[in-house]
Amino acid sequence: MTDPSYRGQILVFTSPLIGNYGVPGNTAPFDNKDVGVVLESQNIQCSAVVVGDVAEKFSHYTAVESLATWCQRHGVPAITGVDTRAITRLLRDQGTTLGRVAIGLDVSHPVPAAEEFWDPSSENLVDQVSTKVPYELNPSGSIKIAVLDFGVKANILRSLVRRDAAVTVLPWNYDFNSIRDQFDGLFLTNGPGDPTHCMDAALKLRRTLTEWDRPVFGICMGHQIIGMAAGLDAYRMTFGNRGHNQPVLALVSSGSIKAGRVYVTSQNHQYALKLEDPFPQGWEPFFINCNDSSVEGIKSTANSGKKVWGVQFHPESAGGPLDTIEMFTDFVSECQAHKTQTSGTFNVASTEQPSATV
Ligand SMILES: NC(=O)CC[C@H](N)C(=O)O
Repeated sequence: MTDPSYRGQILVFTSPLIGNYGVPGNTAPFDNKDVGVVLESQNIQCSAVVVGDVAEKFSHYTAVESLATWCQRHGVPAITGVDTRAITRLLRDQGTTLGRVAIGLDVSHPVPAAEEFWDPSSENLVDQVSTKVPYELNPSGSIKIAVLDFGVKANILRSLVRRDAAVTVLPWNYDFNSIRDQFDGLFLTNGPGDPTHCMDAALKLRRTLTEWDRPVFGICMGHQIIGMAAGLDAYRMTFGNRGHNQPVLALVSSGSIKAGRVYVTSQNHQYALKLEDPFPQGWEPFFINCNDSSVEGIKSTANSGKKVWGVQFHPESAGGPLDTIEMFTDFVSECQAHKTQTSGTFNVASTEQPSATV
């Protein structure tokens, strides 16, 4: 609910009983281990929540309030006593659908005509959630990474600072090319909505990728922006990939990733890059989804002279499996390696253990 990629969406939980553990306080230290929040951002980002049965009594040692109180405090409508299985079957058959939350039959508010529903994908939602001003985390870190913020999940920032990166978070449309030589690597984050609203960022990135040879890594929306910069098209899927059990097959070995292995991943996306044959020169597919064969990752080819990766899934999970968490170590190591081509030594220590891969 606090993942900014859910901005504008009504979330229907398929798990029938929600709220048993309550909600933790959302303040964490702002240092080289954490980024100021416990959850994925400061606010509830989705527009509304639909649950089968809400737990009014909650119990967890970190909980400070109930799901209902939390929603009320943030002004986010939440409805319980709904047949969420019926809604799930409808969504499973017709794909993601515009909706509204209403209670009972209200003759003063008749069911709106199809064209009267607000379509969140018509707006640039990234502009609503991206930071307005640059800020720094862990400034004494051993390498400098710029993060273009399309709606960053806190665990992406944690995953970078825990690997001793100094992180500078920039607004999504920041003119990175004017400051790029201060950095050892560039990261592009997840974010809400239709990636074509961010074509401006993709065009700026195209210039970066042509003129700059340092490592670049993107997740979800960031991966789609890298793909558009490479010349691939993004399209809206009928059935987005969501949940914590999405299997992806690695097509190429790179860093901690081994070709031929299936990794279980956390996902939340409605758009994807088109699988084109041939792929743009200098690029190759990296991962493919085992359920629907959609593109799950792209990378620069070994002989392109570049170190650029994008993945549609979330290696940082939160929540979900940590099968691909070491992709952050791979990225930070490549940034270190680039930096030490001119001076010094490096050592990247990871603090997380991946779960077993299938
Ligand atoms: N989690 C994300 O970054 C989502 C990316 C994009 N907004 C999509 O829905 O495909």
